[in-house]
Amino acid sequence: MNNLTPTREQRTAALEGLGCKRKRVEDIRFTQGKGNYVDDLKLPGMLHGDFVRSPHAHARVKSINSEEALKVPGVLAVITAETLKTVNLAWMPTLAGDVQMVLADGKVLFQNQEVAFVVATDRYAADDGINKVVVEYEPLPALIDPFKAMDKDAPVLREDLVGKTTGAHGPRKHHNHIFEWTVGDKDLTDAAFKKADVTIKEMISYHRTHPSPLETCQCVCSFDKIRGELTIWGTFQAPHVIRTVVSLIAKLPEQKIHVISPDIGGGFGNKVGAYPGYICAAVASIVTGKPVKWVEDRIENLTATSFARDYHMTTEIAATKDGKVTGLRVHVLADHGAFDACADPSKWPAGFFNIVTGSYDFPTAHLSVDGIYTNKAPGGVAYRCSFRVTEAAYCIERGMDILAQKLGMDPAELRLKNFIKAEQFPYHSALGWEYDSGDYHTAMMKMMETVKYAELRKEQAEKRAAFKRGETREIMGLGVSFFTEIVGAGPSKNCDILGIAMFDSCEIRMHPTGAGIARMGTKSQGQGHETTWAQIIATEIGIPADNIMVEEGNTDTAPYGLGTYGSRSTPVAGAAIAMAARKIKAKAQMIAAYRLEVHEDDLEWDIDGFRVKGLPEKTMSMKDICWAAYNSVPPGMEPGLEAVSYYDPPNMTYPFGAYICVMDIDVDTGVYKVRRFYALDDCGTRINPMIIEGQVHGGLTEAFAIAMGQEIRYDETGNVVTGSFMDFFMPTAVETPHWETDFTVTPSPHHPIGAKGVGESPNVGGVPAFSNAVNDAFSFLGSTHIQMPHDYWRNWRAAKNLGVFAA
Ligand code: PCD
Ligand SMILES: [Cu+]
Repeated sequence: MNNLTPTREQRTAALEGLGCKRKRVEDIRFTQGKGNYVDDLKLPGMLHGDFVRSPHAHARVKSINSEEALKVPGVLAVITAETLKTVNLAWMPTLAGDVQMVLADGKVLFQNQEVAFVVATDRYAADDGINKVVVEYEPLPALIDPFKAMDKDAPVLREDLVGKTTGAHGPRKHHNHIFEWTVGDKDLTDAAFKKADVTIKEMISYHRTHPSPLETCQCVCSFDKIRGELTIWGTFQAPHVIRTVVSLIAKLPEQKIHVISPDIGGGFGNKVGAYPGYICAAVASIVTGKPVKWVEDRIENLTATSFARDYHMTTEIAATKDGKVTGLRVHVLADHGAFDACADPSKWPAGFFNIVTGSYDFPTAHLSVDGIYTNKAPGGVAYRCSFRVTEAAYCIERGMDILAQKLGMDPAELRLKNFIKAEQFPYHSALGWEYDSGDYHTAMMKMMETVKYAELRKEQAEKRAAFKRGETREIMGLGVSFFTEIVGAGPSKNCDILGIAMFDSCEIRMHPTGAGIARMGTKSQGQGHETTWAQIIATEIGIPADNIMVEEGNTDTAPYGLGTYGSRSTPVAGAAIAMAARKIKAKAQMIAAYRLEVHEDDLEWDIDGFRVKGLPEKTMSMKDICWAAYNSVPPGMEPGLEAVSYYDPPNMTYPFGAYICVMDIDVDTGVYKVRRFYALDDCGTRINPMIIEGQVHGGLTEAFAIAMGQEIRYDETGNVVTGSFMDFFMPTAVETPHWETDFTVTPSPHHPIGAKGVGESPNVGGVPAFSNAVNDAFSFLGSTHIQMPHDYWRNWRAAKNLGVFAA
């Protein structure tokens, strides 16, 4: 071999395929300010719409007077529920099977609810118009405390539902009740509790928060009257679903709707749902015949489009005296706000919360969830967790720590004792899931050895003794968290959105010169799909990733897919990509056999092409096969080289991880310091380790934000008191701790390349690690559970309540 012939290693490296830390191709435009976001779009004659919003959390709308607003220079129209009724769009269906007002119809049910839509020649005129719209309200008592929602005398929020005793998910028990969802074996679980040596019971709340992506929700709608076509550019995580929903509710033929998601500045679940702004901009464009832009501001984003969490979880664990868990019982009070607009697969009113048995071998469990209405914003979204998984992980990981405390056992040791063992996979959980693969002990041991867990516990014991002797005012906490995620929604047998199965898709088209374009039903919001999807194709078909262009987000060109959220892109679309590539490869093999004049079975794959078995010099590269596909295919074969795959996954994937947070808290000020944070993730086969690391950094930062301060809080009259970044904790580089990342690799047995999702994992595992660290720090003073978020003030108050300031 001369030195001009590349080695096998060089040929492999040239592909930048699976496992390569390939630089993100999208960053070339992002880092130079050349991204193309919705707000960059400026169409000729484009108008701007903005909302009149309710200052009240609950009020009757007596009248809306637009007369003065219409006199404001530039204001062209004021749309109200009455206008929308003429086109039957005053209310819209939600993903959760409820209905939601697009604009206030008779009453308002949460602060900043959309009341009227002012359309003007520019944003300033629209805002001036808003100030001139006169709305007469008659305030009603607001229902804010979820625990009072089902009181006998609780105010009736949803007058449209009066007398309806069943909802989308079964019977309703009360006028503010949405659904009750139960899973598991109640009798067996009750019996386990009766027999238990030790039980714990704690009300664990996961407070309301918000994903607040850098770019808020927005769209531009343009209706072409002549063609009868509607084009919508928007910040959609699921563009195809938006097209179908618009077609169904606006009664426009689906082929005449073009939905385009351009570059998106972060989604985090916020951009899954359908919001009144989209409907109003579309209607305004149809009415005016001009393109209409709607862009949320920060306060609107935080207070009106969606929320996350707000789960109040009464958690009970039964165990033997030596620490073997024997039963889990959880009741959740789920505060869904004014309309049930939670973004979950349709059959799952509380998402996949039944993953709450976590990483532990619970012989039996029982779960019940009551969903309720309150005077708060609707639209429960995942916020970096697949459908209520972060709530479930927080519930069980806090629960295990509380149990360890009661048993006087080390929390890590309790976990090791109860883990599902490697040989138990595929594992059937007591609440109905089939975990595909895992090796929890190995991951946990690696974490404990890397951070020298035993030494940390020793140091903590010494510090506690010193604290008790009055020698220090600092306490130390070790927050252990071991999570199991469930991502990849999902198998058509249990996942659909409004009846559409949750498959995903990929289409690959190879061009004659050995380059190609690939399109998917997913949509990157920053995750780096343009980079990673090409890596999968590179390894599968031996074409350098640089020669594959990845395009997502245009419903006219991309095959139908259910979009990007719930870390489903890698498990579902990632599989479709590999399958489409394999179809390309199969055709390529026939072409190569024909050209090399051998039988197909005499060929074997070798990095970037086929070679004849036993004759290594007789080869045909994939690049050459691409050319041949356009001029000399075997007789009877169609020319060209393209393939499409729609992939219905046989199961979810179950990533997992072992995290630990080491924290020091000054009891006199409540100020905490994250001394160390170590995160080991197992997401099966790793496509791009650098992107994974970035995903983990981002997810941990969001977990840190949520656990340590971020909150959407209402006062008793229903005012949002954390409605801007002045009050809503958004960590910057200054507050964010240093992250140490690590991994193990346990491939998914059913995924074509063995990959599981990872984007959400750090949030799911991170929140309990932080909260357990705070709780662990205070536990020796006699507390069992302190509610999140753990900001300085709450830490100080916890210290005070535990009597450390007693003179
Ligand atoms: N094994 C593996 C896995 C994964 N990967 C990578 O990583 C990423 C991610 O992935 P996933 O996990 O599959 O996911 P997706 O689906 O793609 O995405 C989603 C997610 O993602 C995350 N991340 C992120 N990033 C950014 N930058 N931005 C954003 O926004 C975001 N978001 C967030 C969220 S929230 Mo939800 O929506 O709540 O449900 S869900 C979510 C991509 O790129 C991929 O490729 C790799 O490499 N490997
Ligand atoms: Cu979630």
